[in-house]
Amino acid sequence: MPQSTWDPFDGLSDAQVEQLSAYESLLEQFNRRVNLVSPESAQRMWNEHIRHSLCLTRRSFPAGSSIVDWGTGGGLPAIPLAIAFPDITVYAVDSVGKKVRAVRTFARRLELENVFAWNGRAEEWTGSAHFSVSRATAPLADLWSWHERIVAPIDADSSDHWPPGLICLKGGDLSVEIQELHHEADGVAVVEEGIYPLLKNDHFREKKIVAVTRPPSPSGDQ
Ligand SMILES: C[S@@+](CC[C@H](N)C(=O)[O-])C[C@H]1O[C@@H](n2cnc3c(N)ncnc32)[C@H](O)[C@@H]1O
Repeated sequence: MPQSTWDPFDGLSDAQVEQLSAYESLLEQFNRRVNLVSPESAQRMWNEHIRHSLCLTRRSFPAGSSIVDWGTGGGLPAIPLAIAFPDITVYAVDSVGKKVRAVRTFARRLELENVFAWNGRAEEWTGSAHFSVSRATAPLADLWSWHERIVAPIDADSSDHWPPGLICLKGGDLSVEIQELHHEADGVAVVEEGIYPLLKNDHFREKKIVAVTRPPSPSGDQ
């Protein structure tokens, strides 16, 4: 297998890797009772779920900012991101109560004070956040409409940071989804980055990071 040029674990401290390892154990343990990830992929939890979620650390979120994870399931990517970025606030939203209860338990056991899990439909969440993230939950047009309803403005002008918007993990051919997004949300910009060229791991051949933003209008109106 060719060498990877980047690995999301490289930038983490030993304590953060230990926390992720404790999260992996909890996910495995709870997955026997609650369907948090598919049983087949549970064997490969570290690579397919945790490393994949950590691909969203390709860039950072500004200290003090907040992100909402739509359809968090067992806390993916919410919990890995909360561990990687202890100075942001992470809201984890899911419509299935037992998954949200599991995420609350994970946050408590991992002593993560920056994770808040909420049970209900994304369309009804009453909070707000600077960024949205998501993995394997809904088409881009839905995710974007959820994001625009709750977004709080932020200045994030450093190229080290994600541009304010929706940053999600997707797989396969996205052309129809992107077309539908443009149809629903005129003027948004979509940037796709393949994960395989970064990680050189076969599991990620079809996987992408997709960033959706709304560039400021030339007149300065939002
Ligand atoms: C395929 S799972 C992915 C879970 C997690 N993001 C992951 O990558 O493992 C999709 C999750 O989205 C949740 N979901 C789907 N539609 C939703 C909605 N409208 N509001 C809240 N949660 C939703 C489901 O309950 C489910 O837990």
